[in-house]
Amino acid sequence: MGSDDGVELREGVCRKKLAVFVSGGGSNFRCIYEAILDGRVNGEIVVLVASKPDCGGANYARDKGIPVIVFPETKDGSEGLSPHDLVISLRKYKIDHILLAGYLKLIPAELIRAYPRSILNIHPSLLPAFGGKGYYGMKVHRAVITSGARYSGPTIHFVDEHYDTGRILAQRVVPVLPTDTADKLAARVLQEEHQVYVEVAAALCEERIIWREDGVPLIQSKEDPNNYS
Ligand SMILES: Nc1nc2c(c(=O)[nH]1)N[C@@H](CN(C=O)c1ccc(C(=O)N[C@@H](CCC(=O)O)C(=O)O)cc1)CN2
Ligand SMILES: NCC(=O)N[C@@H]1O[C@H](COP(=O)([O-])[O-])[C@@H](O)[C@H]1O
Repeated sequence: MGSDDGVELREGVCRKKLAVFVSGGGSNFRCIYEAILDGRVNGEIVVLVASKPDCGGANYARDKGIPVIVFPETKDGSEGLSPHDLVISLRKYKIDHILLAGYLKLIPAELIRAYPRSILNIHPSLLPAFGGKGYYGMKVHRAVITSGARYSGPTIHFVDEHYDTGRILAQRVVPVLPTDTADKLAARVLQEEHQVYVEVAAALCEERIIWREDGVPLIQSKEDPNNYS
């Protein structure tokens, strides 16, 4: 057994405790949850953080018996935690890593300081293109199509104080077809999101993410430890 009653599934690496943040349906959250159940990800989603108390992701978590926290506080002040109380709560859950998955609120500096190099986000474009404030959900795909870009795809990056400016960890590329609507492009990108986020979560939980001397994070191949991407 590992420390903190962690479950050691692979020699020397305890099961990582994850917090996932959502604002909507939570399809990426559900894919990661299912990958944990079937053994592809050596982790445990111990808490779900939702910006909307009744979003699809929050209801899915409740159905699976995963505790749900609302952050930030709702406009009427009836629910939700302050940044300080969120950090305290995540510490109590002994969270190792935070995965943003369709989360649409700015993560405060207090949380970023508390979890250095431990917060990831998935964005539905090839950053740095089509990222930043105002670029989320279908807005991203509409902007890509309007731009005439021939390729798009998801980016997974570490989170810093600003929207979509953190260190890029992984990307996948899909074609943008001349006949594409935003909905068709969104579906093609989302299919890739589901695959790449599970691959990255697996690498994270197996401690296969390393930092190059210039600050670029790399993923060590599971099959060939001498190979990185
Ligand atoms: N500190 C950080 N917080 C968050 C990041 C990040 O990189 N650093 N990523 C976002 C996710 N995201 C893109 O991947 C993103 C989400 C939302 C917005 C945005 O413009 N939001 C609107 C509000 C939308 C709403 O409340 O419905 C806004 O701020 O005006 C841009 C990018 C998660 N947090
Ligand atoms: N800028 C953040 C952003 O646009 N995130 C995007 O929200 C969608 C819904 O995710 P979900 O189905 O996992 O809830 C996903 O496409 C994700 O990349």
